[in-house]
Amino acid sequence: MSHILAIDQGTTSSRAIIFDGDMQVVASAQEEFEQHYPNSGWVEHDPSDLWSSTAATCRSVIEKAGIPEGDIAGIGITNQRETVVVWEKESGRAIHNAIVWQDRRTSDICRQLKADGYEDQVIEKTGLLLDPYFSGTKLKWILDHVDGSRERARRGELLFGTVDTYLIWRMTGGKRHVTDATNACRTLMYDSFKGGWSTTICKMLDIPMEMLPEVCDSAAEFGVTRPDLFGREIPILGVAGDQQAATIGQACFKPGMLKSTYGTGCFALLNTGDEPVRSQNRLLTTVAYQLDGKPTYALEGSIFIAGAVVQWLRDGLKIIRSASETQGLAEKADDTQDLVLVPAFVGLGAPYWNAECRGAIYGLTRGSGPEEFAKAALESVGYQTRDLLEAMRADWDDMGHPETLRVDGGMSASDWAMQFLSDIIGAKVDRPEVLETTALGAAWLAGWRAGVYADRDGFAERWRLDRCFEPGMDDDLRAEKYDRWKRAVEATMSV
Ligand SMILES: Nc1ncnc2c1ncn2[C@@H]1O[C@H](COP(=O)(O)OP(=O)(O)O)[C@@H](O)[C@H]1O
Ligand SMILES: O=P(O)(O)OC[C@H](O)CO
Repeated sequence: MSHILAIDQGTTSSRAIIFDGDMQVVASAQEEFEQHYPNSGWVEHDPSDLWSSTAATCRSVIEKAGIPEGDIAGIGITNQRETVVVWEKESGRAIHNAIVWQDRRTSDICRQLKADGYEDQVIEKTGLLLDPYFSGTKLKWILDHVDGSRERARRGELLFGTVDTYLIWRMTGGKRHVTDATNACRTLMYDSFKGGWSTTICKMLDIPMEMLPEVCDSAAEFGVTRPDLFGREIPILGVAGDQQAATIGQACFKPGMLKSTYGTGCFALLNTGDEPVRSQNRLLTTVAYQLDGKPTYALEGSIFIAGAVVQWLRDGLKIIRSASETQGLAEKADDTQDLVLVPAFVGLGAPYWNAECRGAIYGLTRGSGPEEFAKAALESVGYQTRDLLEAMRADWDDMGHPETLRVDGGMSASDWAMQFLSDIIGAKVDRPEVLETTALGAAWLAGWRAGVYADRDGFAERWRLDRCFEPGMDDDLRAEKYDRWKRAVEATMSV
């Protein structure tokens, strides 16, 4: 039994990957599912789609791999974080669509809680901020809007979960209602510093604590799959939110190690070790992983628009047909123009947390065309990352100037974007051979727990570089460009 099945339940698709005993990918399967936008700023998923796409990709990857089910030692689950599901304990039926992390419907609730003076308490207990991004106010919204649900939850008839919890409930046939610390710490209801659900915050949001799952380590016994699902019981042994799983997959196990994942959004996590660092610069303090009962902390910067700006060039402006065309366009851009694009399509995330402002572009001339737009779009991702690193450095003296940033995610395939990133942060950018870092992180958790994979050090030794981008930009030009970006952001937030 040397294989591990990793499940990556993401925002737009569910994926399943089988890794062999050497942590090499044997087979993978992926299925997209429908996004629901019932109102402006609202984003929902049908929980049954999350489940059926996950189950289907697991079956498909097991078949593709051509290995007997008996050869899978364990399952690791990683998932889109913060998304909320509420379901009936008895029937398993969800009482509302899942409210997705991107959903902004609870802005008013957050504004009111801030006005009532609750934000300091929230930061103090959770390491997060009062923003609609996190699960707590989304769960409150469901309990406020689905008739009788709060009373039913109090009677123990309804259960809450992030996506990992919901999938485990379905996989174990309703036997386990559990999550791990990396997912719990994104809910706004978990005391990330003491460990355990926060009575104070649950009271503030009027959330019955009966509906909350048990919180485990990231490598633990999360239950076994129903025997009819994959032909036999398989133990679920690893769980982590997708950005924390990528931190593990990138082997960022030492304090000071830093990774940034470029998918739809961008999430940078800096390992700060056993001691949590409290941000003075509106970054998030988060659990990077919890092993043997001991949490390791990270500072996180979350940006909502990274690869999505490239999707906008393709689907909105229609100036490219595929994301990779941005490379050729940016190479041909006129250097004498310096367009600055602030992609605040849904407001700005860290470190600004401005939900109201919207995107802007500066420096347009009659000569500005697709080439300059593509360049500005790729540069915007570099500038936003520099903002996060500046905030991290201000928060944590030990960080100094980062020597290296490890990158992954779909957009890290862009050489042009990664070179600019290195130029503008003035540090090396390392892209690994394996870009499936999220699934790899979940697989390692499960494989380590199963005794199939090496420990942290052994795993870290296996990390392999694909390409290192080194900064080549002149210091004065770097300072001038970044200063222009900061002024563009100021202007965007003041309109
Ligand atoms: N060669 C490329 N150049 C620039 N952007 C890219 C490239 N390839 C993919 N992307 C961007 O990366 C994103 C997809 O990355 P992925 O990690 O699959 O995202 P997610 O997990 O959020 O769905 C898309 O937004 C796409 O625009
Ligand atoms: O599903 P992804 O890769 O877009 O990641 C979403 C994050 O977990 C949101 O916090």
